[in-house]
Amino acid sequence: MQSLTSSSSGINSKSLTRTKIQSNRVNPNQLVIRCVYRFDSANAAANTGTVRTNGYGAPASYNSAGHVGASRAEWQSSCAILASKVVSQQQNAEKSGGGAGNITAVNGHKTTTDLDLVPKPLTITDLSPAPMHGAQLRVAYQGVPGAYSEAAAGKAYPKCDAIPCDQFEVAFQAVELWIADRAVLPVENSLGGSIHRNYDLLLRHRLHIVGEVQLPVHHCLLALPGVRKEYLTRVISHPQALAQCELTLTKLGLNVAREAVDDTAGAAEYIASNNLRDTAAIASARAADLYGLHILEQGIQDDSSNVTRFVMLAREPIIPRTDRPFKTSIVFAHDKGTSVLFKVLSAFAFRNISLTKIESRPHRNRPIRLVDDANVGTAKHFEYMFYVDFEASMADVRAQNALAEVQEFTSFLRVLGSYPMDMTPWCPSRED
Ligand SMILES: O=C(O)C(=O)C[C@]1(C(=O)O)C=C[C@@H](O)C=C1
Repeated sequence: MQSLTSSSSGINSKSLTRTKIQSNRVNPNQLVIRCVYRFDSANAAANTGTVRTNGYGAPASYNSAGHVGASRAEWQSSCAILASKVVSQQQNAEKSGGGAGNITAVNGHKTTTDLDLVPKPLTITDLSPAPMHGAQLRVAYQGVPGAYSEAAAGKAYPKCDAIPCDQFEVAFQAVELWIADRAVLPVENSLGGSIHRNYDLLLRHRLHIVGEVQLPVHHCLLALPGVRKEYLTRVISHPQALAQCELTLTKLGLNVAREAVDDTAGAAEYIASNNLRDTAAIASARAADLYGLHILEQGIQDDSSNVTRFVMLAREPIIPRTDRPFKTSIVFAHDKGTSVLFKVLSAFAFRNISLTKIESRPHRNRPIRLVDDANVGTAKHFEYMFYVDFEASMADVRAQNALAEVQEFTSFLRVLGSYPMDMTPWCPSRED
């Protein structure tokens, strides 16, 4: 398995470079037939998109009533998905001999004698982003095999082809350039907090959140066979993993240097490939297996119920539903200082919509707001982008009304995605 990297020096043995990414452009077959079906944008209501932009995004795709209408691009790609389904059904029919012999004309319409060849009615899931027909879903993640992100990709899409990438940015690009169908990226951990980089990338890129998975993270201390804790002079891992194990490392008497690397499994691989006998890695049991390391300690995270939340990203949004719990993620900014924040949040409170997460990040386009007071001087206020997750589907009128109200107070609002909540049973002690 190769991993995607952004290094400009070309392809290395484990990595696909950004150059390589660019050479693998969009499959031209995806947009062959655009209008096989009429696509009802009002019904399909691909309810994610930009409400207004201030230099970040595409033109508005919400209508004036605050309801969402599919943009032309969304409409076209949905048509393409439907069209490719039809083409694939026709191809299947041809492959399995469903040619002239099996097809007879009844009342002027073609019909078939084999039920398998009868075109299936389209269902709601046909409107969801789908991989190329017949192909395995390709899911990009940051790290190397054995990383928790790989496990998250497997939890989200059990039979997927997981594609390792050396950076989060590369995972985004892999989806944008059709090398991968989805990206699975960590956004927050119950101990270590938010993975800020991914919040910034969500804003910079145009992908849609189509799902979430919460993965119990069970860290192990790994070293080469024969190495004992007393020999160690340093512990290396992903900064999040180091943060999640800080107290336990100290309790174990490991007052050694901590060094951050790109991912947990990469730390294990590094120790193995450089035969480092004074270094341990914090990584998964699977990484120990893959890279031939021994487990010195298990379950070294500071809290046994350590969980990382990942989001799944796709080029197209999914159709929001109301028949199961959904979450919606938005990002907004306003130009009147933080006093507006209360008003924005009350739009949800008044409708009994629970917020599950609030995150703020620097407003990179306008980081500082100066307020002059002739008598006292100049106040320098930091400006923020606010990310909010709330427990409602964009198909829910309460959510639509709340966003219409939020729009009143904000200078920028974008729906990052409306997607099913991870409701899998709680089993924090499971090893991943
Ligand atoms: O390094 C890994 O194994 C990752 O998948 C990354 C990551 C993260 O970014 O938080 C994922 C889960 C754990 O919280 C630790 C590290």
